Formats: sequence, C-alpha cells, structure tokens
Amino acid sequence: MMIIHQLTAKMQAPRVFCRTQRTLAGLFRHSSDMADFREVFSKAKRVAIITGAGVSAESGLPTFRGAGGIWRKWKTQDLATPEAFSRNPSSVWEFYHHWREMTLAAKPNTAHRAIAECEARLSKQGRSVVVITQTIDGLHHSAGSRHILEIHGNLFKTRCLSCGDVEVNRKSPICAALEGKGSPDTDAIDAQIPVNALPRCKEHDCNGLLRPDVIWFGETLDSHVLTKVEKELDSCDLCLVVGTSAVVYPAAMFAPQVASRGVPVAEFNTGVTPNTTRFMYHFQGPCGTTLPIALARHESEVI
Ligand SMILES: NC(=O)c1ccc[n+]([C@@H]2O[C@H](COP(=O)([O-])OP(=O)(O)OC[C@H]3O[C@@H](n4cnc5c(N)ncnc54)[C@H](O)[C@@H]3O)[C@@H](O)[C@H]2O)c1
Ligand SMILES: [Zn+2]
Repeated sequence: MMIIHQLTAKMQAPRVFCRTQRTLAGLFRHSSDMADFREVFSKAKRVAIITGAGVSAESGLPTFRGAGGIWRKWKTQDLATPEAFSRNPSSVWEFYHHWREMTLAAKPNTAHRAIAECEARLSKQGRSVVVITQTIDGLHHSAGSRHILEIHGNLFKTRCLSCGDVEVNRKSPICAALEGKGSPDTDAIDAQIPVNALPRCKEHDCNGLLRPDVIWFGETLDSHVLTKVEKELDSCDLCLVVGTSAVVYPAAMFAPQVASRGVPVAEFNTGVTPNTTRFMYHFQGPCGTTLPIALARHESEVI
C-alpha cells in the first residue's frame, strides 16, 4: 500500500472521494449496532486503533477544529509550519509552551484507559492492539498503552536545528523566558523573546535553537514510522478510528484504505466526517462514553 508522506490539511475531501462517497452511501449503510460490533471485536486478532485530537478532548485538550483551535488571532495551521517558526520563533514557542503546560496538567480520560486496558487484556490472549495516533500529547502512553505509533511526533520531545539531537523534555517551563507566557487570549501581547533566550541545545556546548519534535504542516512524516503504520494497516482484521476529523493527510487515508480491503472499520466521533459513509460502523458521541462499552471484555473472552 502506498501512503503520501507530507502533512497536509484539507478542509474538504478531494473531489474524487466525494463522488465515491455518494455512490457508496447508497449501497453501504453504516451500522450503529454495538452488539453486532462487539461480535466482530470478539473475533479480531489484530486491532488497529487510529486516534486524533478528539480522543483527548475529554481530558480538556482542545481539538484543532473545535472552539480552542485559535491561539490569539491565528489558526493552528498558520502556526504549526516551518515558515512560521523561521519568521517568528518566539510566537511559535509561546504557542507550544501553552500547549505543553496545558498537557502537563491533563490526565488520560476513560477513552485512553479503555484502549490501554484492552491492549493489556488482549495481549494475554495472543491478540494485539496497536494505537496509531495523530495526537502529540502523550496521553496514550500515560494511560498505559504500550504499542503506540505517534505519527505527528510528541510535544515533550525537542529537536536541535543545529545538531539534530532529539531529547525527551518535560521541563515546566521549558526555559526561563517562557515562564508565564503563551496566553491564548486575543489581546495578549507578543512576548518577542530574543532567539538566544528560547530553548537551546545542551548537547556538547552545541547551543543550537531547539524546536518541538512534532510534524508541521508541509513537512514529511518519519518514513520509519510510516513503514510500521503501513504494516499494521495491511495486517489488521479490525480497525477503530477515534476522534479524528479526517481532513489531515496522510492520516485521513489510513482507515479508508483498511476499509477498502473489506476489513470492518468502526468510527467513534461526536459528529460525522468525510469518511463516515465508507465505514461499516459509526458510533456517534463522546468516545469517553462509547469506547469503554465497545472495548469492554466480551463474554467469549476466557482470560
Ligand atoms: N491532543 C493533541 O495532541 C492534539 C490536539 C489538537 C490538535 N492536534 C493535532 O491536530 C491535527 C488535527 O487533526 P485531528 O483529526 O487529530 O483533529 P481535529 O481537531 O481536526 O478533529 C477532531 C475530531 O474529533 C472529534 N471529537 C471532538 N471531541 C470528541 C470526543 N469527545 N469524542 C469523539 N470525537 C470527538 C471532532 O468531531 C473532530 O472530528 C493533528 O495533526 C493532531 O496532531 C493534536
Ligand atoms: Zn544541538
């Protein structure tokens, strides 16, 4: 299977998708029958769970397309770019500092926990669960999930622009100059932090400028991670797609590609997405409520 590697956001599904969708919508009605889904789940040996920002919404972290998707006067798509960082590294760091502080205060919710518990239980039965996530908050890890592919990076890793060193960094604040900065309010004043007071590399006196180790719009996803994703998508026999708007590529293609192999895909979302009609199941509502029901121990599970 071929996957495009560059991170892009499309507000509308490409034309060809819309046409396919209309055709399929007539033929293929998705179901919201939880008992039916649970039967399929009880027989699955390799479960792939694709998650987006919506999985962390009930932990208090705003989604990009929700009300919290604007920081000061900018949309996230305008800040999360290499061009924005080279033009104004201070503002981009203020934005990420705000996100890091919010995330450090957040806890995994019942959806993250249901996924982690399911992985632990199924692994004892010789079955597998992989989480392929677009979130950068690390909450799947905090909830206890072990097999995680973070395709968009992690807020708590930094990358040095000079030496390329990648480090885990959970410092709060990440540097003294960002203390108390990063307010998302529209009338907040730009801190205009000089570039040498922004987070700098500690590796062997390198002192290079650090950036968050996340994938920005227009950048290429890590090919090693994508190869692993491809393998999981090609071999899963059940796929769940949770809290993603299906407009950020390449992740938006993952679940439709699994569905095109005839594998059952179940979508968990508070709304509908451009992909909803392509899937076998759609469970509408907050995933903190729907996922614990969907992934609970099935009566046929002996361990
Ligand atoms: N927590 C995070 O790490 C975080 C937060 C915001 C954005 N992002 C990044 O933003 C990009 C946006 O793409 P995306 O598709 O992941 O997010 P998105 O913001 O585009 O879409 C969120 C989706 O989640 C749904 N949703 C909201 N609350 C929900 C809930 N309680 N239960 C179920 N569904 C819910 C919405 O209907 C929407 O379809 C990604 O690249 C991601 O890395 C990450
Ligand atoms: Zn360095």
